[in-house]
Amino acid sequence: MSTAVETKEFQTEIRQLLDIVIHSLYTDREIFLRELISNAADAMEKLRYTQLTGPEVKDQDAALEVHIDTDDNSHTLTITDTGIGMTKEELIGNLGTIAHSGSKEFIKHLADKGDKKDLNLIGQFGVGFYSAFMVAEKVTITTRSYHLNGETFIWESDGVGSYTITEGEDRVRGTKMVLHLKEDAYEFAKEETIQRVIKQYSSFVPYPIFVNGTKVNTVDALWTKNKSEIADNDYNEFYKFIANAFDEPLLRLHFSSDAPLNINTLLFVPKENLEQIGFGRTEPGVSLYCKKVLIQEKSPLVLPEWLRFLRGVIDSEELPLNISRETMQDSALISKLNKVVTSRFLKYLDGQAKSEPEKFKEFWEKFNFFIKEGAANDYNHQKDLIKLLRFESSSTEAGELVSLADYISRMKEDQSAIYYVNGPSREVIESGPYLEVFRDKGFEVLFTYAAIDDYIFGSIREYEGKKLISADEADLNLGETNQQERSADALSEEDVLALTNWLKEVLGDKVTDVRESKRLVDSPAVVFSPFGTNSMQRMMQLVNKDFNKVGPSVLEINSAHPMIKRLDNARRNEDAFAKTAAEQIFENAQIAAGLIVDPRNMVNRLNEILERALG
Ligand SMILES: Nc1ncnc2c1ncn2[C@@H]1O[C@H](COP(=O)(O)OP(=O)(O)OP(=O)(O)O)[C@@H](O)[C@H]1O
Repeated sequence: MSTAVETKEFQTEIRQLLDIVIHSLYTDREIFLRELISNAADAMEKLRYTQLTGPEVKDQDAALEVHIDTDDNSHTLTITDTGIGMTKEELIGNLGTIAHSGSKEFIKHLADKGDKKDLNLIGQFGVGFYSAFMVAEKVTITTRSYHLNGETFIWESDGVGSYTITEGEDRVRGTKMVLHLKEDAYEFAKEETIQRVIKQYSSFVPYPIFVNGTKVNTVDALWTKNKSEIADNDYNEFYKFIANAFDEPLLRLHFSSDAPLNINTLLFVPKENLEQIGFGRTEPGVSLYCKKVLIQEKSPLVLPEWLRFLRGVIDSEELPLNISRETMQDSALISKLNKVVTSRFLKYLDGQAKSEPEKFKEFWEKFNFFIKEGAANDYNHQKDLIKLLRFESSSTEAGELVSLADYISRMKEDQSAIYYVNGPSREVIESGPYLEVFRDKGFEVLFTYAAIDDYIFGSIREYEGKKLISADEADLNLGETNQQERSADALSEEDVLALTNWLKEVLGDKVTDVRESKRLVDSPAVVFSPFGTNSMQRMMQLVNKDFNKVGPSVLEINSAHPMIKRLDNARRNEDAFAKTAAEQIFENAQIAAGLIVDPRNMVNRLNEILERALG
């Protein structure tokens, strides 16, 4: 056995994280114990699963227990587990680097924020093992992996820039962590402190915990208990434990059923959506159990991907204990579980929307993207998901939301379809030309601010027998009576024909058609996409980076608008400026449609217009 000491540098992001942990995190620092106990429990869950399904493990009979020992004289705290342990490669990979790119970005973002760090967010994110350095000036880890022919390694660091790895004497399977406490954290070498902290944070660990050799009482699997026996506080503490959270959950669903499957489920919606805050893609957070035995931690299969924001537990007696991850993928039982729990959760959300609208609104504001992702892709649940969609509309105040059902309930008698329009914000939509005709007819229009909304509407096409129609569709037909009458002071039909023909010539391949509008009231002109809707065209511009020129549009002009009438005059007088004005009117309409136009041409043209206006 070589006893050579290898010194290794922490990855940059880990150094940044450690710097934050050591210098900025003071509140609730006792949570480090929860993090370490939870890691120990995870390691034992993994061992138990390996025992059930995998190869023979070292020390087959070693009991799965967490031992915590305090030493008030040497000011150390030791946490020992009999879990899977770590190989040398795992030590380096798990405790020296961060693989998840979202976490990397998040840490960088925090490190850049100087003193303005949102410490609550760090808590949400979970600093895991590194939280040990909130209280320890040095951490020594001795670990022996479960592989029969594995070795023992000792990892040591003061959490500053580097760590060492040395080979150690063979020992029992699992991991022992010794925390050499900082002077201001000596209290954690006292048994009473540890007892109190365990009681507060780790009552739900599914393994026995011993403090200085005496077993501490822990609570049995909460999800199998009767709802009436569980206090709110128990639920909240359980949530904090499984989700590594500091705060309480936003919503909770606890249900048991016997048919069609025997299921005990406890699901939580967190208070924050980390994806929304910019912390990469959320990993699934619901674990799969069979009679309280963990089958798959944070299972990616037991719920659809769009429910990845949920935290919790699904326990079903019907699952075979030794189901392997490969067979799980094809298991009819897993897909049935998935379907049943998803439907139940959606029903719960729909109920919440009715019984606690304010809370539902908070949920919607933070998590709507997940619901939309489901509505766009998950045909099994699309119908129920669409019920949950909420929008602002031309009939609501800013921030007030309506469902499709609300919309239908107040549709006008002569209205046959549901109308929506996409735009970056309420202000832009309201000041644009597309609402004019609807305002005139008193038809409500839903405002969709996300491209995915239009994608969903485009894919479902109708709701409750009513067609969903984008208000910026070129061939919008609001019925005979809904067309604008030609106004008395509009250009004559001959002039309109001459003007539109001239515009086609001037604008060339930028337009596929120019015609008189039957829907404009206040705006001089409006554009439509010949391919569907402007929002589709906008998306094409965003997705296709080379698509930096706007594709052709259909231009409609308001023949009663003073600006259009003056344009016609200028055209007839063969004023050279008419061409410049026509191009600008066209691009103004494209901008109102949210399309990106070439700014260089626009600036030159505007300068020309200004020069003329200023004389
Ligand atoms: N006691 C342990 N036994 C075996 N492996 C461990 C132990 N503690 C930590 N590890 C390994 O180190 C990794 C990193 O731990 P860390 O606590 O930083 O993050 P995590 O547990 O994966 O995530 P989080 O704490 O955010 O849930 C773990 O995923 C695990 O593989």
